[in-house]
Amino acid sequence: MTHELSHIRNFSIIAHIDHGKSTLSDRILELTGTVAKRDMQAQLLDSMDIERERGITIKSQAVRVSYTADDGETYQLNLIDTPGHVDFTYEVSRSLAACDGAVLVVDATQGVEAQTVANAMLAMNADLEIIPLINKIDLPAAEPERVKAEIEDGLAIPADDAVLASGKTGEGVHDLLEAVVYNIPAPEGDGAAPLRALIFDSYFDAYRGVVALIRVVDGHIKKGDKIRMMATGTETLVEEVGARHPQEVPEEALYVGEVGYLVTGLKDVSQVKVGDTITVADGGVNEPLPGYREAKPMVFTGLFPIDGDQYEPLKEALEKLSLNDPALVWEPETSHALGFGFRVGFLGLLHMEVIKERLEREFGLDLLATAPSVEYHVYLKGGEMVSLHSPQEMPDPGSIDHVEEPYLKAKILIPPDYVGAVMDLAVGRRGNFVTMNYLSQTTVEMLWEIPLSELILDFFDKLKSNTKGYASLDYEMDGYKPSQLVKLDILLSGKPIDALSFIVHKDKAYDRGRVLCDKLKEIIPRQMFEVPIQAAIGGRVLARQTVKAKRKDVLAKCYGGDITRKRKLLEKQKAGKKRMKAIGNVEVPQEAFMAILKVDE
Ligand SMILES: Nc1nc2c(ncn2[C@@H]2O[C@H](COP(=O)(O)OP(=O)(O)OP(=O)(O)O)[C@@H](O)[C@H]2O)c(=O)[nH]1
Repeated sequence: MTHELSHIRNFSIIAHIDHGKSTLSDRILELTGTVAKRDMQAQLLDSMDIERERGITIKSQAVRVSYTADDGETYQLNLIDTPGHVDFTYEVSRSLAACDGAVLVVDATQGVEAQTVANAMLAMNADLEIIPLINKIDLPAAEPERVKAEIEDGLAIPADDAVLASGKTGEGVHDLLEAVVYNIPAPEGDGAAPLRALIFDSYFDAYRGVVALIRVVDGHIKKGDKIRMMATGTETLVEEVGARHPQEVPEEALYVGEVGYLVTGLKDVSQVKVGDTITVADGGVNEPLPGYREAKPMVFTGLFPIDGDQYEPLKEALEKLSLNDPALVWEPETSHALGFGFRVGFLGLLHMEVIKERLEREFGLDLLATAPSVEYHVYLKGGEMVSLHSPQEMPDPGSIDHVEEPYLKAKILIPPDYVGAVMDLAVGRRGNFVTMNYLSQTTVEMLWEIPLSELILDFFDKLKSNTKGYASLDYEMDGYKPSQLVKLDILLSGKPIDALSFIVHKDKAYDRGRVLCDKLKEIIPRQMFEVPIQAAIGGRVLARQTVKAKRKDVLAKCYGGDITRKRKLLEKQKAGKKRMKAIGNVEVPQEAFMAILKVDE
């Protein structure tokens, strides 16, 4: 295969969900003979089960295909698939930084939709050449001309020459590859300069150690080279380099402009970080590539085994998962209510859900998760600062001088019609408005400073639903700012339940306390006795509700008659219990701990 810069194209395919990105990627592999038709398993590129089920991509992928164009020349095309969720904005930005162009897929029957807009914005921000492609033209309802107009009017992307294609029949896929070769610029770089390569993904492989996906920006990298990761200072020998087709094929070297994988043999994925620059250990460069950022956990939650015997297995499972995930951090945590567990840090709520789901599915654990929180900085009267990952650790109010919380700079892109809706939402979440610009007639950019604690609630979901899905959100950390924060305690039957306490802004404490008491009243099932629920700050009760006592036995209505029915009922009860935890003498279901996230009703 060619290694000449002028014959390499690095690109990504972006689309609204279900517009046919995976099917089209599969057709490209087939048409270029990368994967024989009979080996084609639908949607080869999304590998993890959870990713497939949820239709999201968490890890990047990079597949190399060889394409002989109509000009008779053979080109190396690297197709880079990017993660698709706001929790992974940083990973997305690094994957796009490895590309020079993007194919924007739009369904010919649906037209431009919310994620089409959001993804096109990301690609434009990354300075990528965009090739519009109108897909599913085999369908009778296809309206390519209308969709072209939408792309031009809505996105300001010229669409006269948009590729017309069908991932289903394969029509137009050849045109697409020609457009990739002619419209996407070849990578730039200096092959004779010392090595600089961008890491855009990394993961741990049990047999080979940490593997990275990289784009070589200058120089080249080969087996046996002694390399250095510039941000972490880690040095190691290259064990193997190569490209995915999509199975891994070793290559002698990865040359300037190329994308491929690198086997490091390192045991710890936190030594090979996304966004870091690789250079050679001797005579390497001093300037890393721009854009590196530490992947810092933003959201913390307590994970507790429902059955105390699963503490050790949970610990082992976390050890295994964090081998592959530098953003996943954890430490032991003890709760009066829930016993022994762990405080675990994540990139965001989706990351949290995915990890929890993997712990349950792959490791067979039954877990209870407490409400997510952020890292607070508590300054004590003596001047000392304490980092707080859990509301339980909040020191006595008398000893606190002030508390600071993390803020984000959030960039929200929306069509002008939704400015008011975003204003309402962001102000309601304690956002400070910074500026607003019209990027085009159809796109407004709003900048906000918002406390991270407000964003990890359901901000992203609300933003999407309040803008019919059109908003795109990008954010970065903006440091810590002082805030009037208090710890709100929840008491069941008069006893404070540590695992239900949370930290909230003083002005919101009353409302959130009241809403939460109402929610808990719905969620906590009736017990044999009455359960008062109270929300309090210090000793002061702000809100109160009561779960009434249960009136009759569930079996009473069976009249002792039908034994199978009785057994079924008992089994149903048992299954319902699975996610319950007895706290004191009250059975509390999992939903109770997440009720804090739903703040608006
Ligand atoms: N008729 C027709 N159907 C298509 C075409 N391309 C994809 N589909 C169908 O559209 C649906 C979505 O296709 P996918 O390739 O999974 O779409 P995707 O954009 O990768 O979806 P996500 O990964 O979930 O975002 C599937 O049911 C495909 O079979 C096409 O060209 N014509």
